[in-house]
Amino acid sequence: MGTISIMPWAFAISQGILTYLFGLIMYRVLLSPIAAFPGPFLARTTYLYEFYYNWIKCGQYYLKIEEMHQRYGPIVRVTPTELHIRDPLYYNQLFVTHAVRKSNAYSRFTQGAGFDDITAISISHDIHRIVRAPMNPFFSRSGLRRVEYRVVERVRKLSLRLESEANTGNPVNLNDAFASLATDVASAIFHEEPSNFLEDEKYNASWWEILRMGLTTVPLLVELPWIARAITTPVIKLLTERLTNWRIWDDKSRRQIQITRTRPSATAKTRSDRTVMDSLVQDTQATSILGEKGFVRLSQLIQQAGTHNVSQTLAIIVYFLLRHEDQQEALRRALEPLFAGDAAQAAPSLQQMERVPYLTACIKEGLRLAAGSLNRFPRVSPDAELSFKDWKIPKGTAISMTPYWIHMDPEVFPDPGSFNPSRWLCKPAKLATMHRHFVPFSKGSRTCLGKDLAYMQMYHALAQLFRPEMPQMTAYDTEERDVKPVLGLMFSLPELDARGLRVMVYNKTSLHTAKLRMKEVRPPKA
Ligand code: HEM
Repeated sequence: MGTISIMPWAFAISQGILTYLFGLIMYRVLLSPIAAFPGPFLARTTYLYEFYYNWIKCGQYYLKIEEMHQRYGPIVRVTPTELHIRDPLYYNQLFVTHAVRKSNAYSRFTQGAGFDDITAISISHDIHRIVRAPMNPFFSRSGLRRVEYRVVERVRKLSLRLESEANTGNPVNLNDAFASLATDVASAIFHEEPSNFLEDEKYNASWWEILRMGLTTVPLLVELPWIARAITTPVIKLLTERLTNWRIWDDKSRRQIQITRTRPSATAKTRSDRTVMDSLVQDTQATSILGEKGFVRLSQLIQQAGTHNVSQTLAIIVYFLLRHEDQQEALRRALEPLFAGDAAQAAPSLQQMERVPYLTACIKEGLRLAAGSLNRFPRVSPDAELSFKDWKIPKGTAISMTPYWIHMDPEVFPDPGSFNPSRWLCKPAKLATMHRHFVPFSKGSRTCLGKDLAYMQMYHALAQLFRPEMPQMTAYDTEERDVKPVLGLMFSLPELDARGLRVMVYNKTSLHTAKLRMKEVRPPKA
């Protein structure tokens, strides 16, 4: 009897769901403001298409999108609400500054990931501008010069640790070491009591693993229906609160806010140990928008944004330099004058290092290979319609582009998958073209806040690791697949079973013998 009485209800509910789905599909195909744009039926009608490639197949939607472009042309509808453009020359028209037009972020990209409310600092152009303004001077080149010593101290700590590893026979995971460096640097500009990840025996290996695995769940959270998200979000919140490193960072930020608040604002501006929190907390507009809770989460976001990219880029550069002795030697020779005579033990300044063309070339080549995000970056123009070729794109539409394909253009970067720093030592006209196709930090009003800090860390780290007196390294049981990103998630990652760049450190005298003995080192792939 019970079954019979439920039947009409079940029938009515399923009819209702089917009618809703039919209506939704019809709307997306025929009535949506972007209905006329080309793309596969599934991509135009459901987000599950992206979900399949990004979650089930783990970060592979960027490859599918490329296939779509081969079939449908340079503009493709990749989800019901998003267009993707494949035309490097359009990059500067999409990623623009405040002076050109407003650019909102696209909330779908991080919804459910725990940073929804402060996606890319803020979804809204106007709020983003207010919150970013007090931080800009701190992260500018001149602002960073005042805190360069904090970067130098941390890089020195790393190089001393590596020196102490010489001839011990213990491999060091440089991905983990660089991630620890980047976190300590970020903490040193946020906290007067900064973190000391570089002292951890294993460079916090398990912590980085947790974060990497966390990245793979983002597509699931983004796609989950709201009921499922309502269940998982508190669980994730609970987990992150239990994650010690996460909590320690948040506690440090909270303490720093209290310290900064009780300090007279006049002294805050001139202190030598000034932190980013001083800039934020003293700003009344930013304070009224974010408040203490928002500042803590923002500092967490900035730390996460900085750590992964710096570590991955440095690891790629070092990996290829260790694989190509000629390039490694070229770098060492280029660095020699910086460390000659009295300067042997000193750290050169950023300006001195920027004048070493081969060092700059190595960094750019690493950024091109490692930081050309495989995932797309979206922008939403809230007020103005945009044009692309003959197309008119309605205001409010999410439009994305993928840096990876711009960095991999063989017309601009011949043999684009290879690490070739010398390609950057070319004639000015060619260099200008390459720079137009070089977008590791994105552009416009939402360009990377930490770009100059990232360069500062990379210059100092590479100069120290390849200075003449530094013990030398050899790659240990590491292949290209251990370091090279192939998964286009929120950040790009190598395969999930990649082990990172492991190195052995040797004093110069024992290096030659060690190289002969290093049977376990696999040859580079052709
Ligand atoms: C090699 C290193 C780095 C690379 C390749 C990189 C890349 C990027 C890119 C491409 C974006 C823009 C995303 C978009 O267009 O939506 C971005 C944003 C951002 N990055 Fe970086 N980044 C690096 C290092 C850092 C560091 C060291 C920090 C700070 C400690 C940092 C903080 C940020 C922040 C806060 C944003 C959001 C900016 C905004 O929305 O206004 N990044 N980064």
